[in-house]
Amino acid sequence: MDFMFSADIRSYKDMRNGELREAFVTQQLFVDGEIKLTYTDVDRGVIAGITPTTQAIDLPTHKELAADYFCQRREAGVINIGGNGTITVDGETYAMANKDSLYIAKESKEVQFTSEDPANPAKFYLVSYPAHRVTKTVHVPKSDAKRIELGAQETSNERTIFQSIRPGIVDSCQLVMGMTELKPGSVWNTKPPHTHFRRTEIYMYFDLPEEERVFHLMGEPSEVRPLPLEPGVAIASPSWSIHSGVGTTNYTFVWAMGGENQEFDDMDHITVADLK
Ligand SMILES: O=C[C@H](O)[C@@H](O)CC(=O)C(=O)O
Ligand SMILES: [Zn+2]
Repeated sequence: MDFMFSADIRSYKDMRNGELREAFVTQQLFVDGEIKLTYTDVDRGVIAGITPTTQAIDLPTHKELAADYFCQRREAGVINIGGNGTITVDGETYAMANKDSLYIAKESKEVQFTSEDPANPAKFYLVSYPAHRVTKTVHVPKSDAKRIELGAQETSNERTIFQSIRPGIVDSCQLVMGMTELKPGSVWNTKPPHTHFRRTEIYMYFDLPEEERVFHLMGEPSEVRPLPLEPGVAIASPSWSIHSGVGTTNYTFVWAMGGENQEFDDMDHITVADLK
């Protein structure tokens, strides 16, 4: 497991891009046959990519979690961004098609990931936060997510939000998670941008060609920094930071939040013209 130590609201302003990446951007999460874990001090999120090929991969615990097993005091959300696969949680197997979600409840002991076809492996993206109560593990097919259409082609931000792990669909402790698909020709996410001091958020961009990038925007609205991100890495946004971005093509991304509340619409809206 990698450990990522974030920068604060004062120090990020003096940091170069490489230093900002070290503080906020994970390693490449999707490597064939491997599980890649990154722990961020931003709300104690654990971010992982799990790409099983010929063999099943288990979710391991780690010394720094001080737990007998990974979910002993944690919940996790998983979205499959690859081919068909399965997740088995304490003997119960869930078929995970592309863009399906699974919420894994606190105190789930054994979690195992497989791919149906090693040549087109499942790619499981996982975000976990500390949890305070035991709820139920729930599979949410893409078609069961709450859909929200936003933006317009004229402003290059036509996109569909899929809220899969949210109150009303899944009873979680702090995790709220889903994904946003941009229409072809649309490149801007989270436009107009916002902050929400009550929650922190993690973005992971995918479904764009290897050689394309999303210029993710972070920082206070008055002091914005762009970071060009490749597919398959995640970026953590502290509570004070905007999290928006513009791609050199369209793309999809998973967003995940943890913090004080679970109200998706509880945001402090700003305008593009407010950015400095
Ligand atoms: O707090 C909510 C999150 O930032 C995202 O869901 C926003 C988003 O996907 C978008 O507008 O494109
Ligand atoms: Zn947000």
